[in-house]
Amino acid sequence: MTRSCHHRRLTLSDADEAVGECKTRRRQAGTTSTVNVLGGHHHHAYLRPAPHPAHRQARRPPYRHRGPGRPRGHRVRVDGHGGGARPGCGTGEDGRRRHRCGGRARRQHPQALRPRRRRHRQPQRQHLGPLMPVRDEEAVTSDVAAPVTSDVTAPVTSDVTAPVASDVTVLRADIDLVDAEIRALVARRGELSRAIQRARIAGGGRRTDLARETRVITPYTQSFGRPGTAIALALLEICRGTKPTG
Ligand SMILES: O=C(O)C(=O)C[C@]1(C(=O)O)C=C[C@@H](O)C=C1
Repeated sequence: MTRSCHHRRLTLSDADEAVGECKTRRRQAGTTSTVNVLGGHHHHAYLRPAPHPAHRQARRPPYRHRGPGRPRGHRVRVDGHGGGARPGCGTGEDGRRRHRCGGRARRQHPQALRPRRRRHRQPQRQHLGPLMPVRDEEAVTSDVAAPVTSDVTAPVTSDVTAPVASDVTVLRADIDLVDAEIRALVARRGELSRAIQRARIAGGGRRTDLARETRVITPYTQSFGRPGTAIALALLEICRGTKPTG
């Protein structure tokens, strides 16, 4: 059956007629319809089954119409979330409606390149109080000792063994001595290694001995793991060159 409202002819079945009338006509009649008329204007109304009342509440947040008078298609939520017309929405100079809230109209908008607002806020860093001050020994990046400061505001920690800056200076001096000894030992080792290589070559043998190298590497690996293996390989390279064979 075909019914007409003051704007458009709506073709409805007899069964739908009672609930599918034009939105304006329903309002005028003061009746309650179970038909959803969507689109903001009944020119574009269509029919679909009414949601369960409980779902209706969840699906439809509280809206109020922006501005006085009859709504023009843009609604804002009274709870302040979402919705609402952007600047530029409305009727243009050519009389055509401009909707710049999203979709195609958004892409046509000069500000369309601006990324949409994130739907979910990024988790913010919890306020954990002021950052811990960097300890003096961590701040020192050169061999020049940092000036000793007494930060009375530094929090007292349970790390009672943490050395003070003056201790660090002394300990680093010791490390420098150890490193020098290591370098001297490596140099000494190289001399011994090259002597062996020369003797082996002089005796008609090969310069290197891979089985021996394995036995050299193993204790380093056992002591220090993968870095120990790397140390041994570095030592061998220093002592016999980059070629493990020859
Ligand atoms: O022990 C040897 O036979 C060496 O020649 C010394 C050494 C080493 O530097 O440890 C060097 C080369 C060999 O391939 C194996 C080990």
